[in-house]
Amino acid sequence: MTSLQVLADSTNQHLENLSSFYAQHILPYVKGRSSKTYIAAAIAALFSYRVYKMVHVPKNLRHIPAVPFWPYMTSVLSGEGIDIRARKVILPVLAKSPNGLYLRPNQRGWSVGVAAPSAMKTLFLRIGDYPKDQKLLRNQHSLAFKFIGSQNIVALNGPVWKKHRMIANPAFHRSMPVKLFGRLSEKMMLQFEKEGDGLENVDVPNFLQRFTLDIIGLAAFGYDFEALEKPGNEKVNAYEDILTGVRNPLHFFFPILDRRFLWAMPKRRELHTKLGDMNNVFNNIIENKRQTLATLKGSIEDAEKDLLTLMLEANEESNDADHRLSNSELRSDLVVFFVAGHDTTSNALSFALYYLAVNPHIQEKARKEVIDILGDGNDVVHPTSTQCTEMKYLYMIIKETLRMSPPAQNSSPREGAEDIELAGSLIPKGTVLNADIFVMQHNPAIWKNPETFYPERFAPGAESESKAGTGLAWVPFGNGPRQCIGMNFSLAEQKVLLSMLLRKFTWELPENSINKDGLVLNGGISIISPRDLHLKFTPRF
Ligand code: HEM
Repeated sequence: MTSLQVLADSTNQHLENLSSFYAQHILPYVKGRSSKTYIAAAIAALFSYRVYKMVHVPKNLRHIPAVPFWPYMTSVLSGEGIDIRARKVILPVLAKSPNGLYLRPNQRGWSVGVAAPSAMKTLFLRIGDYPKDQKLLRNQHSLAFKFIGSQNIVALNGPVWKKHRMIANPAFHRSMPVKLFGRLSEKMMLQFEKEGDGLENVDVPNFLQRFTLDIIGLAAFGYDFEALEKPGNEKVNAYEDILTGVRNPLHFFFPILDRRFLWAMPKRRELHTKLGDMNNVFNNIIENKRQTLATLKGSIEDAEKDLLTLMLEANEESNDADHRLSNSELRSDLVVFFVAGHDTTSNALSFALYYLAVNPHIQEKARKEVIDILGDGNDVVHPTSTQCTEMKYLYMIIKETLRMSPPAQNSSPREGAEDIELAGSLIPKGTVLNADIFVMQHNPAIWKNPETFYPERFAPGAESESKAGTGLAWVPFGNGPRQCIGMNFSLAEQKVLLSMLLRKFTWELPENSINKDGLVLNGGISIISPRDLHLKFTPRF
């Protein structure tokens, strides 16, 4: 059956359901009334039908336990953190699931949340059976589509995705730009003292957002956002506003707002204009770089090359034109690196600083390791790649942070390619599935005392390794062929900054912190971030 036929069939089905709903529930009330009443009734019917479709679990999925619709949606739309939603709404349902699968609402009905190591492994490794769901990116009017397009490394499947990955892989497998990480870490530490209340009350997520944005801009294509030195400048604000707009849960659940109701939302319209301007900036950078590369061929040192330069080189080296990326594909990939690499790493770092603040003995143990490797003294030291590899305990801290607070709470959605069995449950063709990273990593049936921050569970031979045979229980970067391409980049960035901070400062929560009785998370359905995390730093020299 062609996809056109499938679409026609499903449209017919919807129309049939809609007309029978209309005849049964609406028509009896409007017979003999004015045409306005008919129109209002038709709109009411359409709306009620959509709500009905969203609320009711379809028959072919009823064998999988579902979260209660209204409590789940209330939690999402009220901005509650995923930790609260997981505890109140999801984990109780999951406790009744025999295989770690559960249902939750999404934009187009219901999707399967995958939250057990064995099913997780299948989902991540069998990319042919569970390709990325591309429907969300077909809405050409949405801000997300205009920002990252559909031809990018995260969204694509099959041979076209492979082409993108092959061009990008070499750029991420060379040695990491640790000098850049060290330089910007030092800049950020100096900036701590210059702003607001100085070291007494540092707005940690704000600094880290600026730090990781400057890094990804420079590392990706030599573009300096100047976020650390000139906070709130136009370039930074435009980027942040667009990203917030893309992730707005209301627009995520109701994409029709961008498609049909933009005229009624001047602020949203403004975002679309800002996005157009930013896309032009990125396009110009790519074109200029292509031309510079042609003139300077061979004269740029490898260590100084940014990701775009390395991707352009890989493009050039490919003999087959079908294996090269166009300017617009390159732009989409670079924007993806921004979106996927900036907030994720900055939140991972904020969380690590929080866990170290509330666990002073762990902070002290990490500091000892860092000083053993980098030496003590009154000067700022930038770690090398080799020294980063030696920081074993710091790595355990980073892993435990990413277990407790994985910045990407879900994988991107997959779609069952055929009717298929996953962990003993039938998944009908076309069903949307998500790896529920946060929930699995907090499930007491999988991790011992999951709410306790305990880096030692990642020591050789300890709890984490003992799970190897059961599937994938730790997946903050995903796994399999589509594992995060920027994982090592982010880990190196985290190790450089954390080790430099540990050497230079000790830190704790200020007395009045809202996080005193436990970490408070912002709401949202994609990236998790801490709310109002301020820290008090004390210099060691
Ligand atoms: C703590 C930091 C990060 C976290 C937690 C994270 C998380 C993830 C996860 C969970 C996936 C898999 C998504 C899926 O299978 O659906 C992923 C994929 C990806 N990430 Fe990251 N990421 C981080 C940093 C970065 C950085 C620094 C970059 C780039 C500079 C990056 C670029 C990508 C790309 C391009 C993919 C898609 C790979 C593909 O499909 O082939 N990420 N990331």
